[in-house]
Amino acid sequence: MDESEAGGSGNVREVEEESSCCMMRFLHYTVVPLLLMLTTPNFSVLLAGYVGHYHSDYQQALGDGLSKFFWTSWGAAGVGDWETWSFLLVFSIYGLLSQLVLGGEEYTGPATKSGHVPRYRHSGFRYFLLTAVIMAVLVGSDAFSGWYWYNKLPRFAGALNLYGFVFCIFLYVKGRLSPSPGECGSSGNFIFDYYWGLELYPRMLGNRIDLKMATNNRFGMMMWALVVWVCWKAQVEHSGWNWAMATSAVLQTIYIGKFYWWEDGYMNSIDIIMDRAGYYICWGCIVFVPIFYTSTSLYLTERSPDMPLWGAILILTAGLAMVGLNYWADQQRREARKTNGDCTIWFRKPTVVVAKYSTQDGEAKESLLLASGFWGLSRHINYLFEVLAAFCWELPSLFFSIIPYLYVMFLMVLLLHRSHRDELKCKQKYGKHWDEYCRVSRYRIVPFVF
Ligand SMILES: NC(=O)C1=CN([C@@H]2O[C@H](COP(=O)(O)OP(=O)(O)OC[C@H]3O[C@@H](n4cnc5c(N)ncnc54)[C@H](OP(=O)(O)O)[C@@H]3O)[C@@H](O)[C@H]2O)C=CC1
Ligand SMILES: CC(C)CCC[C@@H](C)[C@H]1CC[C@H]2C3=CC=C4C[C@@H](O)CC[C@]4(C)[C@H]3CC[C@]12C
Repeated sequence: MDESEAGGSGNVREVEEESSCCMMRFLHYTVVPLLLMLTTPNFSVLLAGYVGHYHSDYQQALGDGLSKFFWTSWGAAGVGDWETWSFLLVFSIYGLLSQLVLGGEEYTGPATKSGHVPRYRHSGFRYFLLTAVIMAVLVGSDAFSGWYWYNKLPRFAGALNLYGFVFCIFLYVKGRLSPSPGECGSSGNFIFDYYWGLELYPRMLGNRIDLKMATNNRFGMMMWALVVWVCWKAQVEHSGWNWAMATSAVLQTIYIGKFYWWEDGYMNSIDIIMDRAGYYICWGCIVFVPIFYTSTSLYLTERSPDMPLWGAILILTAGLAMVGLNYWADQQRREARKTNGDCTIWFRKPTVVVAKYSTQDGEAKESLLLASGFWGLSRHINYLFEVLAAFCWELPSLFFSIIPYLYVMFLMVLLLHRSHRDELKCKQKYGKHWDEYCRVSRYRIVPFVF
């Protein structure tokens, strides 16, 4: 009797566990990706409509109700127009060509589980400088109307959405039919595969064009800069010189310049070595970065508050310090690894944890975890400076609207989730060595707080 009861309740528990596990899988692989893929395009189009069509006036935008705002924004976006498509075509080809012709020293990313080592060239900063010069000449000339292009924002959002959608279909088909070397695999669920991607290192033209570098570095990040510069010009044409806009634009430009200077660091980061090429990363960089990451500049174009020069200098100094600290923290960790701990960090020999791990095929390896300097203060200190830098280029908007602060709010959630993912990955990879590092560096992101 007892036995059968125990057996019975055991079965019930097993069935319950299995069905809750099924629910979790369904949520993770289907519901969450679907929700994100339904909401993010709408969000980008509504934001572009709010700014470009309603001129950041919420009374006008929402006066006739949410439904009118929704359909008007989609109507204004459409599928783009011939000017936005021509620009996207030229800009994409320019970005692809930059990987072929700008040269640069070769460097490698980490080996995948199957032993594939991705190779890149140091051409990011050259690409940034070249584009900045071309754009300075173009945007700076009287013939270029920033206001005209700023008013095309809704059309631009429509074209980008279609472009991003088609590009992700292409990535999916390519992953299925002709995967590049490196990791590639399907979860068996089309929705998740489209969202997350199949290939880790998709390449084209006989390995010469890296598609993640094309979407993230050459397209998304540079488009971020272009939108900021066009908005800056449009604002000056519309209401004359303004320190709030200038401060925000200069800080974002320096941040983007830093990204290109550190491009080899980025090619070793989570986006590249863990996240596959799908909707999340590639649609994100094609649509979300140019429209959402630029929301402060979009808002400031018609809503720049007056700001005294001293205010601009103060915010600029704080913002520069945050971008510098973010770079310095990332650099400290790289330096410790490059020199195998034989370097000076904050005037001292660094404290390091020699973290042993084994690869998929059982090979024993080790990595250095820096446990002093910035990395002794918290385990994701770079995220703290990242958030503070973003806050600095948003601060010139003052506090009249939530729109310019949407990015920093999103960033906090993104980085919190990312720190969680990264901690799981490191714990799994290094086991007790990661625990040892956590004992020395006790806080996750904010020293002495969290
Ligand atoms: N604006 C935005 O939207 C975002 C910006 N960023 C920025 O991008 C940059 C890269 O960030 P991200 O890719 O998230 O992560 P990180 O560059 O911080 O990389 C995390 C990896 O670094 C290694 N590592 C962790 N701790 C140590 C240590 N103490 N010493 C040495 N190596 C360590 C581990 O990899 P290993 O396996 O090699 O040990 C870990 O998986 C940051 O500057 C961040 O602020 C990031 C996300 C979003
Ligand atoms: C639901 C999705 C649409 C969300 C898309 C998110 C992506 C757009 C972003 C996810 C991670 C982001 C980045 C990571 C690290 C970076 C380095 C930094 O120095 C510059 C910014 C960035 C490239 C950044 C860009 C957007 C993401 C890929």
